[in-house]
Amino acid sequence: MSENPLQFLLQTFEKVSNSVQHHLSNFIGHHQNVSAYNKGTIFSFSISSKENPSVSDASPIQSRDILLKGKSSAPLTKEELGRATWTFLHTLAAQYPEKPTRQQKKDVKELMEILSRMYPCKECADHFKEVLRSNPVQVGSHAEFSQWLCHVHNVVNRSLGKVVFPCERVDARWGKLECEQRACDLLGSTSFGEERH
Ligand SMILES: Cc1cc2nc3c(=O)[nH]c(=O)nc-3n(C[C@H](O)[C@H](O)[C@H](O)COP(=O)(O)OP(=O)(O)OC[C@H]3O[C@@H](n4cnc5c(N)ncnc54)[C@H](O)[C@@H]3O)c2cc1C
Repeated sequence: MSENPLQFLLQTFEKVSNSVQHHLSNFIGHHQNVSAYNKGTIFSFSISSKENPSVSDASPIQSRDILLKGKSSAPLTKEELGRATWTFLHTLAAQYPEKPTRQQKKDVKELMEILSRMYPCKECADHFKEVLRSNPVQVGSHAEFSQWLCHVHNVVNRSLGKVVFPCERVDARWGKLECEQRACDLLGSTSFGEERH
């Protein structure tokens, strides 16, 4: 052990840091030059383009960004957000019960209203508000809601010059979420209670 406690602390930190870097570089699976990065950022990685031709030599910051892509907060595109939202909505429709409770009907109507106000793409939200105005939400049953949703998705598709989806195939395209012990079943949710309309 070093006589200077501060020096000992620094040496210990260096050992731990090296060990973490070693394991991290093994975990990432590429040979990398992993070095301590100064001023605020603990690690930087540089991937050698000789060993991985798909990666160009880049600055430490760029390289780190490449490695963290997918886990960083890179902005979504309007298209990615749209696909994720439609996935959510069609999955919700697939799980919407044949005989929804009054609360479930109310919730779905409100959800669509809120979407038309708060969808994080103003142009889309404004458009969806108009779509809702001419196509009031149908929430009487699973069939009603999933067909209505398919229809309004097609209204958006048409406005964007996309192919119209055949709504008779909506149940084949969108299924319920795979979930153990019906834990994802809407009726399994205690918050909806046993109330029927
Ligand atoms: C409420 C809302 C409003 C939007 N408004 C706009 C807008 O005004 N302007 C804009 O640029 N973008 C808008 N978007 C995004 C846009 O609708 C698309 O999501 C985006 O362009 C990506 O399209 P995509 O071709 O990948 O498939 P998406 O339209 O995202 O569809 C995803 C998948 O759903 C399936 N699908 C397609 N049509 C149907 C249907 N009718 N019924 C069931 N399943 C279907 C297909 O398998 C498709 O691959 C909006 C999205 C939402 C959720």
